[in-house]
Amino acid sequence: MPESSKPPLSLSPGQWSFIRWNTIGQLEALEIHHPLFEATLFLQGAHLTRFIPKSDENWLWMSPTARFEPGRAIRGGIPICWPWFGDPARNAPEVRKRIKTQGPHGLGRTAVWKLEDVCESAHEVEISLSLDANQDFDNVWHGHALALLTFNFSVRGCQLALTTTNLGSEPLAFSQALHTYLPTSDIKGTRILGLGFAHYIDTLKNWEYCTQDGPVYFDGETDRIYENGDPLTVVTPATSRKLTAIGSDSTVVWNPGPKKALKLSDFPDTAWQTMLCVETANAASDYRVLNSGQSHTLGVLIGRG
Ligand SMILES: O=P(O)(O)OC[C@H]1O[C@@H](O)[C@H](O)[C@@H](O)[C@@H]1O
Repeated sequence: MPESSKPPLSLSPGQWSFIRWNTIGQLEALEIHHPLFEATLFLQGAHLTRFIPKSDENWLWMSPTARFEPGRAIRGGIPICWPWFGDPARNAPEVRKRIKTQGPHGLGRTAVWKLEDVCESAHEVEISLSLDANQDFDNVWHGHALALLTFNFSVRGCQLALTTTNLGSEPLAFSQALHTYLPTSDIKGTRILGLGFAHYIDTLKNWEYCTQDGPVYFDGETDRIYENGDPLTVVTPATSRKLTAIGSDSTVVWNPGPKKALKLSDFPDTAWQTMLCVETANAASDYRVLNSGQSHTLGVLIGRG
């Protein structure tokens, strides 16, 4: 192989101390076994399904009935919704006009991302994946954008930074979310701090505008887009996690409740009692517009609360 076409040294598994390839179901994943933490990251969807600090449990909720198949969204972990969030029809006209499918949550959730870089040390592991959304995706979306997603794992927690660059010649409007599933031992004993007084869209009340009064509690199906990107604390009966966002002025809070749970794919009927989603987003009116060549980074650090 000529020197110039060799993959960078950092991408050669022989050079890795803490990372190995694995096939889970029908999908390829990177398994990280570091002395301080473990993690599992799928190339399909750039989907993180496990982050386990030493002597701890998975910080991410994973459906026990999740399936790992090409083209199928993985239920749990952190799906990447990009370059649109949610139902295309509920996006701003500028975002919507590029979408050619009715499928929710964007093409990035099931596309196979490319491994770009790996960096390991005694303290942390950093892995970058990219997705070039070009004419190959023309059947679902019109545009040309590059997504570069960097995961950083350390004792502080795990951090995701998703940078979108507009490679097209026209302005690019897009929405997105880092759709984090968190576990809880009891959804009714779970609350989110940091959204008091925030305005939100209640998608279950015909997208009515409401104002949050105190912590967010869960009492049945919940599906809201908060106009707020401030740091949040998610308190469950056993854990406390802090989510610190960058580049975000919107947060989606979701729990399907008992009825919607019955309709969800790869989701046990009673699983709504033991999970919640807190999604770091650029959703609803917080969609972003990039001129040609411009970039935007959306990120979240999930740490101890
Ligand atoms: O079933 P999906 O496509 O993974 O979506 C799950 C949920 O994702 C949330 O982000 C949305 O706010 C919900 O409306 C949606 O039901």
